[in-house]
Amino acid sequence: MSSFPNSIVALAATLERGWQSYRSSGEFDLFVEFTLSLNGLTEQLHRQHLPGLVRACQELENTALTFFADREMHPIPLDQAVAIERKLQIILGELRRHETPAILARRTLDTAEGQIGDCWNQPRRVLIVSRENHPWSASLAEQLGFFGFTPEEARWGEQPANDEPPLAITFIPDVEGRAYPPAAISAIIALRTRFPTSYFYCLSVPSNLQSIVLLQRAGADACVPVGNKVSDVLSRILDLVEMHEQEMHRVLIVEDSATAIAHIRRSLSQHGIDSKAINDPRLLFEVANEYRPDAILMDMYMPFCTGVEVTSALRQIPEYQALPVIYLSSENDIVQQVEALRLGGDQFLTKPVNPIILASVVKTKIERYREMLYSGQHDSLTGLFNHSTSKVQVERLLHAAQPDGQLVVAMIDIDRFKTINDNYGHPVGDQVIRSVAWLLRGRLRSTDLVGRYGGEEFIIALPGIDPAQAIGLIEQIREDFSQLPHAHAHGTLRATLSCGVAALPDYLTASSLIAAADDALLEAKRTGRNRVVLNRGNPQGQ
Ligand SMILES: Nc1nc2c(ncn2[C@@H]2O[C@H](COP(=O)(O)OP(=O)(O)OP(=O)(O)O)[C@@H](O)[C@H]2O)c(=O)[nH]1
Repeated sequence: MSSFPNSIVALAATLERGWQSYRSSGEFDLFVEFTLSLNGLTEQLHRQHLPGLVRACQELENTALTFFADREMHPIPLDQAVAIERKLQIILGELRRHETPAILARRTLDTAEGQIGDCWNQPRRVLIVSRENHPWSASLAEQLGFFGFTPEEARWGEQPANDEPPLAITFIPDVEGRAYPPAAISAIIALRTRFPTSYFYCLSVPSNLQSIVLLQRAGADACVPVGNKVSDVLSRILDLVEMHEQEMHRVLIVEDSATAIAHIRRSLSQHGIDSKAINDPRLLFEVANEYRPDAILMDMYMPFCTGVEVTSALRQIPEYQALPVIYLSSENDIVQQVEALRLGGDQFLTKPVNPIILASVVKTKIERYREMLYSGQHDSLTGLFNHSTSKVQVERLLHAAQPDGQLVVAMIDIDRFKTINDNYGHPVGDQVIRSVAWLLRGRLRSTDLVGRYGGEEFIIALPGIDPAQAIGLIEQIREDFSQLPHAHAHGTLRATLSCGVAALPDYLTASSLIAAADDALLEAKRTGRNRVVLNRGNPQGQ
């Protein structure tokens, strides 16, 4: 089973073919095509949160761009072609390896009922390099283990036996706050050569330019300053695997010329952007409703009405008020352009548009738009869905599961949380809240809902499993959470959580599922806390 969307597999194949075509002909245009495919692949990998592969692709892109300036440089000299080929093969090799579920994977969980299928993915390895018995190393390894990673410890200069690249490698220097010694730099270089796609964190780096530049040259991706705690590093590693559903960018093209449509769609697809085109603006609302674009490319002059009129009409509909609209026109008149922007457009591009400029404008607009949507739907402390979006997501999962499917909804609440705040302060309380979020995110599938429902209350919804399987899974999370040490100024504290569960078909609506899970949560609190309670209610009850 492939972990990658088909678009990545297809882009990788196009990239390889593109390079072979260039090698056999030496034509500049084929080299440009190859670089464009590479850029598209980088974007896709970025969306999949694979920073190591993104890094390798960007390096290759930079090398390729040095041959962009002049047609006369082609075919490029043999030694340069061999160097590009070597980098390309590393990337393609990594992509092939990741076609089997590994790096995107999550922890495999066994329940009382046995293993819950393919989606519960495999562990993600993190290598920790330090001197023997460094206290941070053991503490980081322990925390990583709790959050579903597989930590491995290694000494400086030691090469791990396993050839699989780890997701991340963290380096803990022997002396905090000093420049890394030459032997450490050499060890980092050796690991970077062996694992070009892993993400490298160097801890306790002094904030001086020379130290940071040396580490970056050796292959560090992130230099974590002196004074940062193990929990900060952990949060960065978790960010690496955070998987917001990174869907492909979707662009709707409103354009009456078939040639222009073909040209634009080709440019967009080379950059990994999905598109749909309509040649009659009167179809816009219907198609936008169904396709849910992230941006619209709007021709200025069409037979039925102008692009400006269509955009003004679109802006009347609340859900499209912020949707980016980019005008395409051969119009050079500045006054017209300013007027078009005033009436609701976001950008004006003059035809024929350079494909690289087009893709980069589209991507920038879409990223901003998605960031805006993201911050409206997510909680800033944990990155989970917020209260209102969680409710919408339960509705969505319920809709997908009905009429005969399975769906389990659970409400989770940290026990006696007020005492944690009172005894250790709000920042420690916040960290405990984040730990629950991380644990849930690390243990559940990307298809499950994980949301922050209130202060220290969370909601999860698990499609396709029955209550017994869900309870097995949540019991494991509850048990692991109770063992998790949370750091405070004078040591560590332990906390527990309680959980209420309700499921289809005992409850048939989103609100009744949530209310029933909430009642079960209260029952769990009443009956001693640190428990999971299932609400079977009245069968078929509402
Ligand atoms: N640190 C922190 N505290 C929060 C946040 N949101 C809510 N709280 C606190 O969470 C506490 C919730 O306390 P209670 O509802 O009394 O419940 P509890 O102490 O967890 O007790 P039980 O639920 O009965 O086990 C309150 O003190 C809130 O101030 C937050 O974002 N950060």
